Amino acid sequence: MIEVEKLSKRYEGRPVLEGINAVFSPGEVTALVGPSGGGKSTLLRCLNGLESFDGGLVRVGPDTLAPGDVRAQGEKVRRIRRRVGFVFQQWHLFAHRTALGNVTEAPMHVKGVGRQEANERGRALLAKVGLSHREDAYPSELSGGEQQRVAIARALAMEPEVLLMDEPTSALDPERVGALIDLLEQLLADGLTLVAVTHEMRFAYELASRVLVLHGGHIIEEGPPARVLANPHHERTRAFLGLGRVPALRTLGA
Ligand SMILES: Nc1ncnc2c1ncn2[C@@H]1O[C@H](COP(=O)(O)OP(=O)(O)OP(=O)(O)O)[C@@H](O)[C@H]1O
Repeated sequence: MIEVEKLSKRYEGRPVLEGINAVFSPGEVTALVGPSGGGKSTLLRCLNGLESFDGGLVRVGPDTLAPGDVRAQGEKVRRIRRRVGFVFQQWHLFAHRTALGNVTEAPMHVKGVGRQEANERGRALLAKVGLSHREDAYPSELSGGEQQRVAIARALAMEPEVLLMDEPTSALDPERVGALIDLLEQLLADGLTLVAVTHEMRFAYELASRVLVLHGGHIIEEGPPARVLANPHHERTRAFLGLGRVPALRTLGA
């Protein structure tokens, strides 16, 4: 479970997150959506101690991060990063390690797991993401979708309670978006908590149990995807989703 209380963050004196309160419960899938610059990626990075903040708290299980803790980089931050996995938008795989090497690196070097055990678990994870046949391939030999699946297996290798994903669909064609949704659905059956920043409404609609809309550093709306995406209450959410603009498009096409 992650709890965020009155979280605020400024860049160069400019507020980018203001008084954010949110709870991410076990097994829940949250899609963070909203217009560009609204603070989605910044909030995501605050949830596992990748980003420092100026006010409020982030509670991850028994550990509480306060302003200044992230800069200090203490043991608490390291514990939180182990509990909360992160899949970056560009995956950031180690170019000189195979798919299996990428997946076993952190358990061996951060958790001190022995090579044989790390390899066994790594192979099981690569099987889970459908990549058993590619375990000896290097990232440059893998497709974008395959690299992403290695990045997901690598994050899962640390056995996180929560997985954070920044724009998981941005580099995928529509067919691969469907495959990613299927894969995550399988992984979620194991009880993982997922928080994803996304611009892909299909992803939010099909996978999320709830949608949070961020605008100007505030959560302006939240609720189940079927309600928020089909019948948003906030005018800014309606504008972001392009609702009410269809007649104008029809005129253009006529
Ligand atoms: N390192 C940084 N230094 C200064 N300003 C930053 C930095 N990172 C982000 N910002 C600013 O903070 C605000 C929030 O950015 P953030 O990336 O969290 O938004 P976002 O909602 O994820 O946007 P997008 O959908 O475009 O990725 C933006 O105005 C952005 O310009």
